[in-house]
Amino acid sequence: MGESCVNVRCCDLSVCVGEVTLVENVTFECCSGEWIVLAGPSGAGKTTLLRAINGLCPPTAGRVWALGSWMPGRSHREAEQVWRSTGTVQQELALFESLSALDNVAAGVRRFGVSRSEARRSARSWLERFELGDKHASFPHALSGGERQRVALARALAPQPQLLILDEPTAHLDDGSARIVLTAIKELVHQGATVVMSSHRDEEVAPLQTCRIEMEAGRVTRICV
Ligand SMILES: Nc1ncnc2c1ncn2[C@@H]1O[C@H](COP(=O)(O)OP(=O)(O)OP(=O)(O)O)[C@@H](O)[C@H]1O
Repeated sequence: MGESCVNVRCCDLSVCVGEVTLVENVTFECCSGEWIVLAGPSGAGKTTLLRAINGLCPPTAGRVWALGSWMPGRSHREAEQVWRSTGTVQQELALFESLSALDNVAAGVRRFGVSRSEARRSARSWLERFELGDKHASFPHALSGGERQRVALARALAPQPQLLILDEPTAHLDDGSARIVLTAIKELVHQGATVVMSSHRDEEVAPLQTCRIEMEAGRVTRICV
């Protein structure tokens, strides 16, 4: 694969907090159009690895490349460039509590330099797609866990980013909603997006992933392509 299509690369990446090693010597890379699934038991280091790729958790050793720049060493401008081209869903979902569902999703689209009216139009159509057509005006505190997760996913996917970093994106969803979300992610992968996500939904995700990275106690134990 040519260097230019590599969107994420981890080289001997380790993350420690004090004396505790959360992720140890992880090496892999993924290109445009690839869907990487991180699997492993609770505490294996999946969230930490996703946060390191996202630039939220600095490497203690080794380095991580995302969308054209390395960590450590990323300039403020490069960090902004990565942020602008990455859609993220964290386990905490982190919605804007003072914005409606529609405005949460529109805010995600606006980040990519789209006009306000176009962002709201796009947000409306993603909420419909995720079966939240009747929740446009609802605020996060009035949404169920599964609804909040679908709003967070709509916010991440709507701008059709080059890179998606998703931590347990279907954790709160029933099977039907999970299918809808996974189909939407699949379409973005077919359009050339790179997806790195953690998931415990092995059965549904296995036919979609291009690579599965199994982790245990902070280390990669197996890579299945
Ligand atoms: N800030 C921190 N300080 C110390 N230890 C931490 C910190 N954050 C996470 N850990 C520990 O690091 C390990 C990896 O955590 P991480 O959240 O990356 O695992 P995970 O595979 O995502 O788990 P889960 O599937 O439950 O989300 C766990 O043992 C966790 O307790």
